[in-house]
Amino acid sequence: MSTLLLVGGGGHAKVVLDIAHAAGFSVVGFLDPDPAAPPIGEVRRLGDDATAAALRAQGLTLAFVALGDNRLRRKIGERLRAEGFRLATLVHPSAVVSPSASIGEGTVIMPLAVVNAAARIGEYVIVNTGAIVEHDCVLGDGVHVAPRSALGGCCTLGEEVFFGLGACARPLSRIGAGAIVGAGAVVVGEIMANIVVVGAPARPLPGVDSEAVL
Ligand SMILES: CC(=O)SCCNC(=O)CCNC(=O)[C@H](O)C(C)(C)COP(=O)(O)OP(=O)(O)OC[C@H]1O[C@@H](n2cnc3c(N)ncnc32)[C@H](O)[C@@H]1OP(=O)(O)O
Repeated sequence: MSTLLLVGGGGHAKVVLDIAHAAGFSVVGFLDPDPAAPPIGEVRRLGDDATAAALRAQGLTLAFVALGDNRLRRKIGERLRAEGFRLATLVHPSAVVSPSASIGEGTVIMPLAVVNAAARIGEYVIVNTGAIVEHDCVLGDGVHVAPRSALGGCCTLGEEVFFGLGACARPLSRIGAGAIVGAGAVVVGEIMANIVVVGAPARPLPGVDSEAVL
């Protein structure tokens, strides 16, 4: 059984912990900046980010960043790699992943998600509960596709796109890096980078940019 260090002690980390256990990992503990962060089940806080180096020196080699913030997840993951950690790839046993799909390190595929043929999922991606990523989609590093969202075939999502709850995208849609697609939106065609879109068809939310929402 591989032993895993989690980074993050919030709601997303609780779900990731369940997935890690279901996928056969033993979780040694989690890191969180809040000294008062309560245990998650049996799993306790071991310290903050600075503790990672000491744990690496003690022989721990495998970590996973369980943070919902797309940018922070990548940033902390890269720091852990620089300290010598490898990052796990977590796939819940109930997820359906095509043998021809590829999934990067630091990525989690949550319960009941589907990743279909030839999809390419980058690093630090969250394919959340029940999301559907159809054939030939390409998801850049740090993307989050939220629960019950659906991407039709051959969609491309740039780095750190946030694709909201229940949103969907027509096949061949392209969404620029850093864009936020609101819950329930229907993407048709092309969405520019770093904007927030909502509705069906998805249109920019006036006066709101993605930096302001994050
Ligand atoms: C396990 C998990 O939970 S994973 C997390 C999943 N989370 C999500 O999917 C959340 C997705 N986020 C959203 O949909 C957000 O509402 C955003 C990013 C689109 C906009 O956020 P904010 O800028 O904070 O919007 P705010 O709540 O201030 O609303 C601004 C306006 O947009 C409207 N609006 C907000 N979200 C949506 C939406 N998804 N669809 C349509 N209209 C919307 C609001 O009604 C409001 O309209 P008004 O000005 O006429 O009153």
